[in-house]
Amino acid sequence: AGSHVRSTLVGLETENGIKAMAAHYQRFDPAAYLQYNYTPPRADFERKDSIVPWKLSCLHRAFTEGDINGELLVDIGSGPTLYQVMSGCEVFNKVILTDFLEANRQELRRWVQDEGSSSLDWTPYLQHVCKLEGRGYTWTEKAAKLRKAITHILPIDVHCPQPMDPCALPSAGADCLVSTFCLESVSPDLPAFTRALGHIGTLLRPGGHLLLIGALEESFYLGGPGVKIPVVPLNQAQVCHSLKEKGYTLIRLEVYTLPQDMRVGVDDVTGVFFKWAKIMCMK
Ligand SMILES: C[S@@+](CC[C@H](N)C(=O)[O-])C[C@H]1O[C@@H](n2cnc3c(N)ncnc32)[C@H](O)[C@@H]1O
Ligand SMILES: O=[N+]([O-])c1ccc2c(c1)CN[C@@H](CO)C2
Repeated sequence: AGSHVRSTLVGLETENGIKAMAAHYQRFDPAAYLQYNYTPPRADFERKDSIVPWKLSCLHRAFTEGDINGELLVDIGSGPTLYQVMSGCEVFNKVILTDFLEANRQELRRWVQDEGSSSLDWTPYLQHVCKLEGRGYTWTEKAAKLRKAITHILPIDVHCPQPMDPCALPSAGADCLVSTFCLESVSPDLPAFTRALGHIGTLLRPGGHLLLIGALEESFYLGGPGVKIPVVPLNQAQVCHSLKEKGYTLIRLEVYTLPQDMRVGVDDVTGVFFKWAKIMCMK
């Protein structure tokens, strides 16, 4: 039904681009992806200039310094990763993780249900976030809190006008969305990226917040050995313009530029943006 509705709303060329992107993702390898991006040097908690600690700091500060509050946080395009909700689970007592692939949802379920080892040891991440928060939690207490907060792990397709099952959401919508490296990595072009931004906006209540992390000027990344996935290269201005076009008001913007040794060949990303926005009206 989604693609039927979509093909009448967007051009055939874009529809083909979306289908081609879905075909790339059939070859996505969660364990390889985690190794490429979530181990040192990109995830080195001893290095001030490592990418993952920067991302965790942006999310921690947004969740603790601002007026973000409510019941439900939804993570759009979670993939096989959990770092992006480790701070949010202190503010929201319900967290919904989503992804397009069953393989990723399965990876997340394995961690949440504490069934054997997940592909990546999240302990250093939990320890780092505990240190940022200074609440005196042990990482095991933090892990228990996160497991308790995650109420659903659901399918999602940001190219559908209704990206996920609305029954999982309150009628007014979610209070907050987080989405990291998803929209630009799944969209064939800028119009599709902007439409996807609008689609996920419909999941938010008016006045709800969006915390968006993404790649700047990236044209591809490896979703597994030899699995080259195309990415729509974006600059800051394009992301800001798309947010504005879809009814978001920008609250905070931070940018990270990759040092040379963070460019490890798994993609051609040059920078990472963090954007904290509020949706005022649906457009
Ligand atoms: C680059 S990964 C990002 C994973 C994780 N959020 C992170 O920060 O590393 C992109 C994710 O988008 C998912 N995805 C692919 N097509 C999608 C679609 N049409 N709608 C939503 N998510 C999609 C993929 O399965 C993958 O998990
Ligand atoms: O350095 N990182 O923390 C990091 C994590 C995930 C991703 C990137 C960089 C760049 N590529 C995207 C996919 O387009 C995925």
